[in-house]
Amino acid sequence: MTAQTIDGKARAARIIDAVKRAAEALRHETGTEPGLAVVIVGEDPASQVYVGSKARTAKECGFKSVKHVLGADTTEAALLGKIRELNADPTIHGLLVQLPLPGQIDEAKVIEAIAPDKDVDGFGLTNVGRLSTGAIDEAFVPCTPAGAMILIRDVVGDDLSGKTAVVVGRSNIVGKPMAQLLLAANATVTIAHSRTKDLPAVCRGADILVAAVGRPEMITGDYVKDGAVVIDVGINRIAAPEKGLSDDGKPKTRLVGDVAFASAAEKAAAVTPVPGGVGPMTIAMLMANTLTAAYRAAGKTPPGF
Ligand SMILES: Nc1nc(=O)c2c([nH]1)NC[C@@H]1CN(c3ccc(C(=O)N[C@@H](CCC(=O)O)C(=O)O)cc3)C=[N+]21
Repeated sequence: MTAQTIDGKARAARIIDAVKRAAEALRHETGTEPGLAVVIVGEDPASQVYVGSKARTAKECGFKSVKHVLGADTTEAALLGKIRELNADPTIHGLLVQLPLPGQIDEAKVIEAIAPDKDVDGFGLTNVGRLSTGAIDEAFVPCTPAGAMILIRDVVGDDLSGKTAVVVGRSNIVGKPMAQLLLAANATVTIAHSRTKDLPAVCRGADILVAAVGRPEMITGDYVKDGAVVIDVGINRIAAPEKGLSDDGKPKTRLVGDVAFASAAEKAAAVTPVPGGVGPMTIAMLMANTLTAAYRAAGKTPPGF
């Protein structure tokens, strides 16, 4: 089988368009302009790129967008102070702190400091609890699994009854919430990870395979059942000497996922590419979550996505 390439970029553009129209409607009806604040600690170049693209997309949606860059040596107390300030700011509806944080700062403490009704990343205990207890409509669902789930629904349908799903990876940001979403859609779900025995065999049982391992191109065709839907959550920047050297004299780089695309595509019915798959959906869902936060703050029922 030669797989369909799932176009996450085009799907994300449609969501962003719908968010933009809903933001206009909200502003027209209530005068509320959705506001997103992104806090970044330190100058990690990859984080800078993501934060820049979040800010750009927020503006495209007609949101107020603010970015707070704090030095790499910022104390935990200073960051918590900034979060309290943004929690209290009525023009900010969505607030996220870019992860990872430098070692002197306790990430769990920072995540818990974000007001649950502004926690558009969905990482705080209130939103994790809502998702895990089936109150999904009230939860902010983490953006990457939420975006991956839309791609899965587009290809497989809304009801995954009778389907098996394997999620490779057990992070709080992707693996666990992804498994909850699949379970809520009635799939039979396995969470596999680095200690799983015979991972390829476990993965070959999956009608829906979600790779979130953080190992470049690890999931080859040997892990894929014929006709499976494969969702690649990995974003890995690897050296690409074939592209020559960049200005600093080091080899140029390219982005690859956790899935070896060509090899997986020989077996799968559909695969997401990297770039252009789940990544753009992550940003689109951040916009959708921020819009939802603004609707709720204005006492309005948010549109669904
Ligand atoms: N609190 C927090 N929330 C996050 O949502 C969060 C975070 N921290 N830390 C870092 C990761 C990473 N992340 C990505 C978002 C979009 C793309 C994306 O759009 N990728 C493009 C390619 C981008 C490129 O070319 O570099 C694509 O896959 O097509 C990738 C990665 C959000 N993250």
